[in-house]
Amino acid sequence: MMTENTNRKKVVEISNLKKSFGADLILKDVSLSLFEGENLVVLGKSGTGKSVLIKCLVGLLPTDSGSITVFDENMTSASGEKLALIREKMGFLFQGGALYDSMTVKENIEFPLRRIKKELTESQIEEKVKEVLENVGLADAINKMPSELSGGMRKRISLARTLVIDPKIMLYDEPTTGLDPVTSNEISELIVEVQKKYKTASIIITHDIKCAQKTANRIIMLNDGLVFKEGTLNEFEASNEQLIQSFFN
Ligand SMILES: Nc1ncnc2c1ncn2[C@@H]1O[C@H](COP(=O)(O)OP(=O)(O)OP(=O)(O)O)[C@@H](O)[C@H]1O
Repeated sequence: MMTENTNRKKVVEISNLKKSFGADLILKDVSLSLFEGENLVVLGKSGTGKSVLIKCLVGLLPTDSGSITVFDENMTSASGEKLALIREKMGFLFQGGALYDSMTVKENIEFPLRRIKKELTESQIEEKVKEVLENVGLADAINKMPSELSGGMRKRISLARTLVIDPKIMLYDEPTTGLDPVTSNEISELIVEVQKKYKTASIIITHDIKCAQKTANRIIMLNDGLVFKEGTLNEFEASNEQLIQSFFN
């Protein structure tokens, strides 16, 4: 899949981002853009700072230097209500994807809706919960408890809980890790469906090449705290670089 980005709006722009923990310089100088409607896959060896990058992007970790803008708002200087408003436009599916174990699926999905979309009536809430469950293919699970669900189903419900507030940007941190190949493939397909239905721009962090092949419009590989390569799936697959080949072969 090719994407022509020249005329597309940037929804995220990260410039010269630097992040260290004590003496450990994890992100040395990372710049990247995310364009509206695209799926950007971020690849890289374990420990290269992919999760740190996403956490800096959503303001969960402070940066050392560089700038991050989301919908033209500067994340690194925003605080309080402004930061909260920008964050509401971003949905995260973290590795654990933790659901509240003592709540039903319905209650789990209602939770962010009641907190963020306070203007909705009870019947609108009910409608939204049903709609999002249908969109992740789990309408029948509405009254189940998380303990009754498989790993793949939990992932889908976590995604539903994120999508219910209509994020403009989705951040997936290793969405297929820990799932069997069939379920992983279903989650990758779901990511593509979400892109189409919700018109989201997404960053997908993964080392699952099949997930990258299925979802990516564009790929960025991080290595040693820097962007090692940026390009399309075809360009990555045709690359002679040993590091890239080690991922794709
Ligand atoms: N809060 C923290 N405090 C100190 N070091 C941290 C912290 N968070 C991450 N690190 C370090 O930053 C480095 C990058 O971690 P990160 O989780 O971003 O890697 P990753 O590329 O996402 O790896 P993986 O693919 O295994 O998830 C690691 O060496 C990690 O130990």
